Amino acid sequence: LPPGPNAIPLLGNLAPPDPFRVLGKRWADEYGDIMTFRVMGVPILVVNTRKAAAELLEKRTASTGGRTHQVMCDELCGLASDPLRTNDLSLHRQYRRLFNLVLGPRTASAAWPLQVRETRRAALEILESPSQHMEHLRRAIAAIAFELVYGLKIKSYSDPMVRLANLGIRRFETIIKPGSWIVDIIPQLRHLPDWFPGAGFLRIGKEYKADYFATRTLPYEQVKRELAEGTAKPCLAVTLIEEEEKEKCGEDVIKWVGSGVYSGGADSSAAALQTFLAAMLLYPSVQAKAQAELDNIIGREYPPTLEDRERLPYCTALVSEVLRWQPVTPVALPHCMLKDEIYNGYLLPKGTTILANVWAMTRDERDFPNADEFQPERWLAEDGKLKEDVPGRKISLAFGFGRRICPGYHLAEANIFAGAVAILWSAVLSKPEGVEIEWVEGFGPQRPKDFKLEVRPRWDGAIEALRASLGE
Ligand code: HEM
Repeated sequence: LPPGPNAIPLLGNLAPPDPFRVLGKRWADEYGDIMTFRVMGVPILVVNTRKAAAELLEKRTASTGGRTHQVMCDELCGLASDPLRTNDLSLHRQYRRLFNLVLGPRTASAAWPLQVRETRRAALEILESPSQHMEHLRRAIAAIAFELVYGLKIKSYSDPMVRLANLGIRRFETIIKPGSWIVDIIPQLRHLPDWFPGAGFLRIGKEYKADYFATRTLPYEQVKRELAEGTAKPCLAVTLIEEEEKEKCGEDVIKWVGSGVYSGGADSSAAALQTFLAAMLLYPSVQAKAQAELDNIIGREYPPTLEDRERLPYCTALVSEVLRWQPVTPVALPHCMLKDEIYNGYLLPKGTTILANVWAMTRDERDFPNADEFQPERWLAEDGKLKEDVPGRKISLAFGFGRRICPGYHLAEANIFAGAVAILWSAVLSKPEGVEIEWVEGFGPQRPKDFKLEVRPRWDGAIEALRASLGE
């Protein structure tokens, strides 16, 4: 394995590096393409550069496209068959086919009207009660996901189905963290009886497993009931159920794909929109340029739609920059070597966990000069059109690599674009004196900590125009 920063050769670091944003870049500068660090003595391969990611994670995806098996998460909490976790290659292929069927380049646009409606509503809510801007964005993303997948209209973020799904996401961050569960280090402990002193992880696993089951089953069963009664609305679950009838892929597969849209896409999309707000506060001149583009191209009568994206290169570049500047998942999701590979003279053994250092890739000055700065211009040519050759232009580095690349990236980019332009079109955002933007570090999505913002309508009548566009 390649060298790395192992202070104590045998035990190594006790936990993943935290804060990663400082260390991740330093590591890439010091060790180059690939390196190793250790958690509880277990080696983890870190892929630091885009070149190494292209070679290892993209070209050799058959060897590097696994997920590291974790007893707590996969066995005790029952997530081994989750699209994000599975190592069953034929099951994974089925998931990817179904995701592509409903959220691929030709189908994801069916969600645009819903995405536009809910993000406009969020813009309105932010204008009306700016102190809850984080919750408004999360509500919008939850409403999009639940209506898109199950045809369910979510009115509030405290809806019981949303709460259960959110609980699952919070718990996932804890059960996936390497080195946190003794049973991941000594797998035989899973055979202990659950009353055994110190075996609390067994009881936790049982409870989490039941809740995960309910999260993917309850809304699915509701759609099935509605289908039987003839009242089901068009939604991804209905399309997937029809596909199931043809292809016989099994109901469980459909349930996992359905729940994967929220579990994979909710926190991440909301985090990216929160990052967008933070960027607008920190870079008022970018905000003004985007608003000038909206005034020139769209005008003030109707807010923009997702069909307008092609006519709005500056706003499109702004979305690419949001994903690059503060990638939501700075180490993507850990991959696992499924076969031995030789790379640059090193033997990378089967079973090794791989972290893609997306953070360092997005900070690589060779690709992104002044990388710490939020500059949508880096995505634009002199004539104001989008450049095609900036790394991550087609698919952002923030969406990961190889056969594990995020299957929801069309939906995600549309969420961010729709949210960004609805807010920019209607509101002027500013940073109150003394407010600092700080970032949540850790194993979940990277996002700004809650912050205060000031907001006012861009012109008299902006609120009414937004309302009218919602038919209210
Ligand atoms: C800004 C929003 C999003 C970001 C930054 C993001 C990022 C990622 C990343 C980095 C991965 C792991 C890729 C890898 O292992 O190399 C991933 C996987 C995944 N994402 Fe997303 N994602 C977002 C939104 C979504 C949405 C909207 C969905 C809805 C379908 C989704 C569903 C998934 C699923 C199911 C996986 C697991 C894929 C697999 O293991 O094969 N994500 N995402």
